[in-house]
Amino acid sequence: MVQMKPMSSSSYSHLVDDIPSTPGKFKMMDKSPYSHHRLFKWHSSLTKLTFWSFLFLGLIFFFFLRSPPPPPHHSGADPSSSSSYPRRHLRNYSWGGPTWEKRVRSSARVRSRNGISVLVTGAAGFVGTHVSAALKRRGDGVLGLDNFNDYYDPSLKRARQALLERAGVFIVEGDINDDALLRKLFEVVAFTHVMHLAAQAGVRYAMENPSSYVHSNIAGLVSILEVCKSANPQPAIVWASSSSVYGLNTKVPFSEKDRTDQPASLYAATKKAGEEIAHTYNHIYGLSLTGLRFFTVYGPWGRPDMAYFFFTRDILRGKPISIFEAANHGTVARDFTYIDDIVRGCLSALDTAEKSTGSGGKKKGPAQLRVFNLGNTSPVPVTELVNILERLLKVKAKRHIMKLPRNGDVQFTHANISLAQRELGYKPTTDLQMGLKKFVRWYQRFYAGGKKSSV
Ligand SMILES: O=C(O)[C@H]1O[C@H](OP(=O)(O)OP(=O)(O)OC[C@H]2O[C@@H](n3ccc(=O)[nH]c3=O)[C@H](O)[C@@H]2O)[C@H](O)[C@@H](O)[C@H]1O
Repeated sequence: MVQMKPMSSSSYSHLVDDIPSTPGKFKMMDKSPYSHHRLFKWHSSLTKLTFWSFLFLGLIFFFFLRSPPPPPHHSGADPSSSSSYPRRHLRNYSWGGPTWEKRVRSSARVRSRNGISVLVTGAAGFVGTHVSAALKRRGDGVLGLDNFNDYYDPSLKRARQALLERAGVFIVEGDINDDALLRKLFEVVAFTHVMHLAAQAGVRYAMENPSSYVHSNIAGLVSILEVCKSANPQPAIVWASSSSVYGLNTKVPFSEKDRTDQPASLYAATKKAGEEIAHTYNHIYGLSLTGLRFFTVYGPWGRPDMAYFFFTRDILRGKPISIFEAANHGTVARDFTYIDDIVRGCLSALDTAEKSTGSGGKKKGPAQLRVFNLGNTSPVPVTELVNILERLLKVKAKRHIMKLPRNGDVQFTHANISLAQRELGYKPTTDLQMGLKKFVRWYQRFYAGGKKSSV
């Protein structure tokens, strides 16, 4: 399949300029279009045109039938051949009715003293599942919301859903862009907090399906904030931003005060836009908003589109893996952060969130607006990640070193977490070696043992 590259207006004008002003032999010289000779020429040209059009259409049809179907989901295939990634299904969801409302209420019911009632969007996602389970464990009310899209293997999302169901968390199937559904949820439950984790993730996939980033990370965020601002009482909102907002920033470690105006991917740009949108809703409506900049989160029940996950799969299958390196053999590194540390950061952000100050869409006073780095503070080269996986899996990787593609990746990330340490008591405790050990143990059990495992 050939992907048409979008053209800038300057490249369009270049093409227009290239069309000759006198189109050669097709130029009409004859002043009388009704002459016999002219009519005959016109007729024979029309026949030729029809013939070539049919041939052309036939060829397109032939190649269409021959082209292989796209893979069922995106799971970390070679990014250079990524034009075959599928477009996501847009589905209709059914919701509502007395039984449904009863489930919603029961799942969101607070069962501990001073507990909170949280709507978790993206609850069948990696971070969403862990956060929902942790909240439920301590007696908070939790209602999940997820659209179960097929960006990556939906059966993994279903397995996470089953896990949460056993823990007493109901996940409503629906889209964050469905305003009527969101309004209904707030009608049924007076949520004190929203943990907004639903998003289109992945930095490289943004080149393949840009609109899904706008749909989920911008329109979806606005739709969540709209319902929150109108709710009475307004909930406090904690949401997932990303380390990718630092983009081409070279000052390390990345601090919340550093510039974030040079995103390297559309994903990063949509997360940065989210931070600005958060500012607006805080300013106008008094919504309490906390953005968390996650640094390459990994661990059990993780995302198959992330490198540590598909490296594990491919090493075990004896397939080559592509390891990126920067110019002049420069090291590519990430501040890999273990899921349990991230969950502690999320819960602490919820617990320290102040109340929103508005009601029914009207601001009553200034409200809290925060942004925190949640990283590990110790970047590890991707080559070292592979060394650790080789030792844990007891299999040598077939390494294929390649130049860092210019499709959204940055060379390194490194979090300064002193603000989160001070305000949230955030202190990561799991290093990459230990975290990958836990991931590999889960992976082997999950994929060998009938997809049952615990968080
Ligand atoms: O912190 C974030 O906010 C983001 O973190 C994550 O992005 P990244 O840090 O790019 O993770 P990931 O793709 O696992 O690549 C890891 C490393 O492997 C390298 N990499 C990758 C692929 C490959 O084939 N080869 C390779 O060397 C690659 O160059 C990189 O150095 C989330 O996916 C994203 O949704 C967002 O949350």
